[in-house]
Amino acid sequence: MESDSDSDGSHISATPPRNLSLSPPRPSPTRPLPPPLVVSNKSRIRIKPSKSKPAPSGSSKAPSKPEPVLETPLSLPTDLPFQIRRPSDAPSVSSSIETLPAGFFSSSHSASFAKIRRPLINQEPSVIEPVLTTTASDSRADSTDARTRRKTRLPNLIGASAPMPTVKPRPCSGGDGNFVRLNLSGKRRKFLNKKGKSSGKRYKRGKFISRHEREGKEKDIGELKQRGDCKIREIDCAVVEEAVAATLDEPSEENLVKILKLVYGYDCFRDGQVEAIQMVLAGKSGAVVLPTGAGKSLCYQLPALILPGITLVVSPLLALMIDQLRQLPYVIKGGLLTSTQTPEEASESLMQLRQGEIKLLFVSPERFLNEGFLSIISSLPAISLVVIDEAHCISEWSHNFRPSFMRLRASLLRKTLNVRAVLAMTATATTTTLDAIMSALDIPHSNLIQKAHFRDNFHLSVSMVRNRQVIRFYIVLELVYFHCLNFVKLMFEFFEHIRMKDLLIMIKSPPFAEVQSIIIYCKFQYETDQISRYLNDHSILAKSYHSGITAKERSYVQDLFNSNKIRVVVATVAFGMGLDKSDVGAVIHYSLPESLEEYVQEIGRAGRDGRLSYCHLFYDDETFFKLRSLMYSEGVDEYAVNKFLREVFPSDKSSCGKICSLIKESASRRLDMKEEVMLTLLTRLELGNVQYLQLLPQINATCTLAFHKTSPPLLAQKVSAIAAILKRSESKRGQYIFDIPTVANDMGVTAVKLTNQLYDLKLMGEITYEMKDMAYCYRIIEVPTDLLSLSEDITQWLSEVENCKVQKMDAMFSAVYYALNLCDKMQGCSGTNHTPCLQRKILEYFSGVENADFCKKIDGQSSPFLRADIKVFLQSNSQARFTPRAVARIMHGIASPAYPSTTWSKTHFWGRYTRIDFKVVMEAAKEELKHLVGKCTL
Ligand SMILES: Nc1ncnc2c1ncn2[C@@H]1O[C@H](COP(=O)(O)OP(=O)(O)OP(=O)(O)O)[C@@H](O)[C@H]1O
Repeated sequence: MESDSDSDGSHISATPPRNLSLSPPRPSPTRPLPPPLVVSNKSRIRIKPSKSKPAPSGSSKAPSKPEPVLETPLSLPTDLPFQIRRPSDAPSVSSSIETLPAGFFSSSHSASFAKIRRPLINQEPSVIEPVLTTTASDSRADSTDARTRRKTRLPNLIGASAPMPTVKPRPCSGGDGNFVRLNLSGKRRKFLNKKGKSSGKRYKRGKFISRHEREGKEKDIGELKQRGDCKIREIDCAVVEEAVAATLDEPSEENLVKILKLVYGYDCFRDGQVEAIQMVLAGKSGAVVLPTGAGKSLCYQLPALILPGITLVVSPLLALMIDQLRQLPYVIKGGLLTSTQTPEEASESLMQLRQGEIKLLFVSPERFLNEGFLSIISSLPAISLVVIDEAHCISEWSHNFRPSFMRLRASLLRKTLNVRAVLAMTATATTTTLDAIMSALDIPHSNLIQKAHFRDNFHLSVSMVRNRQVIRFYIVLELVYFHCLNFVKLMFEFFEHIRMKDLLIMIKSPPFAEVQSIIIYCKFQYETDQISRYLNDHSILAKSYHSGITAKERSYVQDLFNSNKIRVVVATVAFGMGLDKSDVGAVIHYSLPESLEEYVQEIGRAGRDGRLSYCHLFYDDETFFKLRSLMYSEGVDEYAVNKFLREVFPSDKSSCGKICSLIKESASRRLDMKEEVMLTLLTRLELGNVQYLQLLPQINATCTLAFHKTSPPLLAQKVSAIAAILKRSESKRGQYIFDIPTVANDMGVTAVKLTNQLYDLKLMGEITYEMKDMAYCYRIIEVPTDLLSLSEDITQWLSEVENCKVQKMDAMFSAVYYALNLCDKMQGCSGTNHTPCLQRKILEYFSGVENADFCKKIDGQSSPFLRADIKVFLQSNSQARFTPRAVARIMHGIASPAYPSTTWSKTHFWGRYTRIDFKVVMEAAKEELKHLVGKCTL
């Protein structure tokens, strides 16, 4: 996965499925809006005769007046979609409280999710911060009747008439936090008029004021503001400084609460926060596992304020860093260092760091590749704390492994950076992931602070998508008649449309109809666009969000959502991690998440104000099969690993110390290996038991250079870099083309140093150049003696990682299947409320409990047609060479760099066997390939 860019961390969105173009026909925008709908518990859709009165919630009675049945191409089957109740008669979440671990409802916790009552529809950005009216002692006293209070929790509804909370001014944080510090380029914002032009005039309550008049006034106001601001800040800062000094001497809970009140305006800590803060203040490293929205950020923000040195926060996403920087109270000076910054911006951040103006620095993990960054950071005044946010990214056993996080080992952090304490934070780590994190960061088990995996204010439900039986029918048709693909496409469009209709019905019915902010999660980018269009066509303000749109657009969508200007965001996994909008009242999964971790992360965006929130999941077999196949999209065989190692290490044993590069795109195609997989392998070769190489920052490896002032031979006499380039370059039409690492090796400098020299020559007008071919760059430390056993080891490891991903997918399926089919509905579950059983399944999963009712959708069964189909496929593609994995990928409809979907989806066999386990298909392909000697590249 690439850098600290705001990539969504999803391979799925980048490789859309084959039916990408199968968008259902757009409903006409002029179509009149349907009246409010009521879904009875028999799942029949009716149009209410009266618009004004809401339907008797949860009522299964048919209204007395004759009701026109909603025109729909299919009548709704009984297993779908959901029975919607009004919040009042929705079963209380407290019924599932017993399933949570002991201690979850300790006093501090119950105080933390205090009921905040909000006004009705709030079209303005919310300015009221959660204010707790209970003190720490109150909350302790209250803890005995925590259950009673939870029963009365107010749901996250627009219509919930609720009195306004007492608004306490937050003393230290402005609306923007310290956003101004982000404007590193120093550019001024222009205010544009409707036509996008900056106007010279400005309105003053309906009157024009001239530019001259305005400039004078602005100057005065600016000065006044500055003075006033400083005054306020001085007072605040002095009080805060005093409290900080006292806490540094004695980090008692009482002193910490004082700072909490001063800086954030909160009355007490939430569960786990004080322990984490005190641990870090004592200079100990630790791991904090708290539920989503539990306030993990505070566990590093307060120490950053109190500790004398700098706090580094390593974060996986740029958008997340920006959000967190925005939300910092101004007394904590924050900064940002990412690979997307310009050199000027980065050097300004570094200068501020050196001058002690930044206390808390957000960095991307890729920065730790950069030697320059490491040497600057290690030369800084003490680094008191390194925080690894979303620490599960460190572990290959997590749902969101990032190779760049692997670098964050205790050895690097402690030895190179001389860091005192390391704090790992996550909301979603299984016991295996947690073990991996703690061993990588050298954190003793006694320093683990782990509270519940789950908040208790979710109403969880699942329903089966309606098209099940019919899809089965046309799949049989497809198997029987190869040439009915057009018919199949039409059917897909038709059923997608029905599913969207179900979604629309759900959003327009209570309780979802009354929720102000909703997130809909989809698996594929095209779905998000399709659904948001569909919702807008039906008068629901929605926008799509995925990694395929620009960062600017994404931030625009997020701003619209945060300020309640749109009601729904339809997003891929790109939207979520760390998103902290307190009043998101519902999360709908339009398709199945890939793991329970992903599910927990995504529903964790709802109910962050502590109010009851609704999370519904639409399950359908087709998506499950498609996703399960995709779990195999990154797998690599031993054959490919061996080929990769031979490319990485030159045959020359004396190449230690040499700088090499591997051009991403061409190597990926040659080796049939995704770029992220190559990066994972290189990182493993660097950080495994033996260090074979040292990864260097990625570069453009090929340079095309032209001379402008001095002739090349003359310039070569003056500049050694040019002399080296001339020796190694190929001349074409007056331009010189060369490989940067080769020239850098000849010169004995790094590639970055060589490009810096070229940049200087360019500034002098001597040359111009163009760089291309993005490449991984590395220095060889040791050439492996036994490539075969090394490739065997690596393949074994990759296969375990792949199995782990598939198990996560199966666990997600199993939980849903349990809720829909196996749950005895005895412990508070019902046809529409699956909170207790889903909660139990999630808790069992995270604590590594193996249960007997684990249920798999795909077992090791084969199909009688499989071998014959593979044979036909191989015969009809006799010109191509295949590995068993390549054949299995095509049979599962998975594109890979060497077998892109643009070419291979045209075959009849593309995606035909998604219902047969990938490994079974691979075995069958192996057998068939054995018979075709010469085709097999095993
Ligand atoms: N002690 C507290 N009392 C009241 N509100 C708090 C407290 N601590 C944190 N919060 C608020 O809780 C909200 C969620 O906090 P934060 O974003 O740190 O959660 P998180 O644990 O990082 O969640 P996620 O894992 O989903 O990113 C924030 O708006 C924060 O201001």
